[in-house]
Amino acid sequence: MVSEGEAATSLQVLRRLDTGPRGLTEAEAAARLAGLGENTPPRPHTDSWPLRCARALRDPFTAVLLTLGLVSALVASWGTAVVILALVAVSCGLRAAGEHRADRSLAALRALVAGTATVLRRSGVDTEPRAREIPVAELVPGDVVRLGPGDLVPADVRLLRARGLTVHQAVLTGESAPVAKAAVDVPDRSEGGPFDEPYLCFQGSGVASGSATAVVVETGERTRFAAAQGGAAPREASAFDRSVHGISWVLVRFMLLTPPLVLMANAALRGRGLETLPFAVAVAVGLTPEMLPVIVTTCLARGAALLARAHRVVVRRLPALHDLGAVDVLCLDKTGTLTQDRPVVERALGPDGDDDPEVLRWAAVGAWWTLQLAELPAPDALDEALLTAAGPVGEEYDGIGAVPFAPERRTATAVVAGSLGTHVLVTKGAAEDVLDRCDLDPAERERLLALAAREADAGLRVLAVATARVPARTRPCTVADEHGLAFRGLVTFRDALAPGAAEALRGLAGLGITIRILTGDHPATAARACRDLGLGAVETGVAASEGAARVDGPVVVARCTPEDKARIVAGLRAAGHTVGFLGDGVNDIPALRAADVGIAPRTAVDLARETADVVLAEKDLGAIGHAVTAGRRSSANIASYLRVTLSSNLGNVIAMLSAGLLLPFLPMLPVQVLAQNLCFDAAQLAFAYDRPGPAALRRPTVLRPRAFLRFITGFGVLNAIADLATFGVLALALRGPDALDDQAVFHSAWFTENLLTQALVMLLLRGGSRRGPVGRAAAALAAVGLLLPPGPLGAALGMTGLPPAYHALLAAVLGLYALALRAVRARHDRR
Ligand SMILES: Nc1ncnc2c1ncn2[C@@H]1O[C@H](COP(=O)(O)OP(=O)(O)OP(=O)(O)O)[C@@H](O)[C@H]1O
Ligand SMILES: [Mg+2]
Repeated sequence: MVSEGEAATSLQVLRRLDTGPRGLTEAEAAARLAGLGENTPPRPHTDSWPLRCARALRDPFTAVLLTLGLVSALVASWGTAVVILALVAVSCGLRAAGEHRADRSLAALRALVAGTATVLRRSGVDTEPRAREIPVAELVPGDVVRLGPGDLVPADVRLLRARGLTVHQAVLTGESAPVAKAAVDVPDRSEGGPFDEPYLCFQGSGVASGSATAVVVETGERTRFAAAQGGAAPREASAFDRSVHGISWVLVRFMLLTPPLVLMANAALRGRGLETLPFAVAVAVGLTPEMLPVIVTTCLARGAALLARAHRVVVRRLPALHDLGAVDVLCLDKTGTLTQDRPVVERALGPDGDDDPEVLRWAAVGAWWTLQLAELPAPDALDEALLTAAGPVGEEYDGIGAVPFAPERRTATAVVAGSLGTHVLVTKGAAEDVLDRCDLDPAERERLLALAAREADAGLRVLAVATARVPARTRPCTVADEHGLAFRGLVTFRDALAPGAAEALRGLAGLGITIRILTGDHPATAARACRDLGLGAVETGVAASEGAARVDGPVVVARCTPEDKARIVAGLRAAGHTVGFLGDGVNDIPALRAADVGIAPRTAVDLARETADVVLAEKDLGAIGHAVTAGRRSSANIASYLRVTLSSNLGNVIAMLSAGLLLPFLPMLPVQVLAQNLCFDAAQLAFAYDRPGPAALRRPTVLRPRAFLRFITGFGVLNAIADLATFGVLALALRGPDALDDQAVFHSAWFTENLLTQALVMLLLRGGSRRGPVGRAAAALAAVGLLLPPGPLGAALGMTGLPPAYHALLAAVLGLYALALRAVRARHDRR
């Protein structure tokens, strides 16, 4: 692990690692790789089965079930205890299996979106080093790597040279703002821990800005990141999960209250003692939606696996799927997301608007020397386009210094040696920002801004170029030197729209999602791109304008810095929206982090991919629509399960408790309550595989705990009334009050009625088609309700066949119940 030793000078560190600033030879690197193993972080602990199961046990319902099982065992009610334990085991097993399946189908795609590192290696001892990209896994201690904006730090490294380097190390320290790092040659030990050392960067952090050359100190399982695994602060739970959690806790309290209440009521009104405890426990178990964790995991895991297979979307954090389903505002970055980010130089024009090749040449000289002096691993897209268009330029000068591009500043500057002891500053960047640094009278400035805006209106990207001749000096060039420049002209670029972007945006709007575009580019370029994307004549604002962070604000917000993007996302969230952010660049990292769901295309920089919750492995924006639908489907299924289970469980419990107090005997034996519960659980697993109706997929899904609890109380009471009415009617219509004398008949009738009403509720409380898995499960449940009591298993459970007249009456009661359910449901939906 990185330790005291690294406080040595960089030369000492290089010597200790038996390497040099020119890197290792391929042969030496291969030998080290064989000896030390691959540079892969240890597999997350969650992969092991026992741990998966242990995690499943942490669920509140499981804990309550276990407590109830323990109580049953204490009063020697072994049957109950065994059934409860079996329930827990089945639920944990199903849940772990679901997660395992999802992991497997995602693993292959994860490898597809894995990162690479730029390393300096030599083919032989005497050959010049060559910078090349290798898989991160092949790095070894002693390798010299280059880091640029958006790169993930591939191992624990010591900086040899750095320029304007800032890194995000939130994964390690939880601190969200990027920290500055520098290559201190003779470090003095600072107060804080190793993460505060400016000359060390750690695996798991990412480069926010600047560039560096560094030597790899530790790889694989010996990195700090590996040591800190599990210690990182988890992301806050999604809104949907929070709602489910809130509802769960209300229920857990109910469940814990049920047994003592039943005991006390029975003791007070019926003079019964502790012998009712098994019944009380069974009733409490009956109230539990114990399959909830299984349904949640199965829905998420299935959704993620299907997305991976059908649309090549990687959901890196399963609960993010629910957030996707709830997203009502999606913010997108323009360049690289809606456009291809493969700009091609269109024209170079002088201040008068005429063609001027000199402008292109100066811009390319600037790009070349920034690239050389900042030791960037790769040029950014605009610089690359300049170098391609201008051909080999730059070498005719001596490079002196460089301030690489940063999105907050929107300029980049290189300094080259001029004639007779002078230096030439070459600054290029966004037109407004470059013009601000030029010596110009206001009228001329306005004219040039208009010239740039005219080019941007045509959908072109525009860079302004300016130079300054200054006396030669030795101190390094800084941002402060970018002033008093002479304006040279503009270079314009064409950047084609991403294929399918227009269609994808239309699809998202059709899903009820508001689209916002947050870009660092010129307002006119952005507005034109939106028009070409079919968004119509959209309102365009700049980040500084008021209302940029409101949902009814301008559709396009241009000239956003990375922080502006994050601020707007945070503002929308604070206003109660669930916000998704789709972006690909370094300037999107803070916003990806600030959003409820961060989404990155496969072509995004490593750091953006690592920050995102969802990665689109295919260059197809349409996949987002599919991902949103998958999220809504998953949430809708969970909500249906909860609605159906809770309202019918609550109804059963109320009916059973009231009947228990009215009757001279228990309305059902504990073992029958549990058997009935097992039947319910098995049937309701169907919700994990359901296809909800189109209505559930048309709008973002939200689950409001209050409204939800009102819903289940309403339908629960209705259910209880149906139960009690059945018995009132039966008792009167069949053999008068005597019918209640035969306990076995009563228990069987109650059992059948419960299973049939549950089946009815499954069909009627859930929107959408009656067919499919839920329809089949409801049919099976009804069949069990009718066939089990007269059979041998029924006899073993203390039940018996029912008189035929009962079935006729039951049919009538069920018909009435169905009508009532429909009526109440319709009223509820209208509200
Ligand atoms: N290499 C560069 N050198 C100089 N200026 C640049 C360079 N790259 C970008 N710029 C200028 O800085 C502006 C902001 O860039 P930034 O990367 O923040 O956003 P963007 O790429 O234009 O758009 P988006 O936010 O949609 O990705 C650009 O519009 C351009 O004018
Ligand atoms: Mg971008």
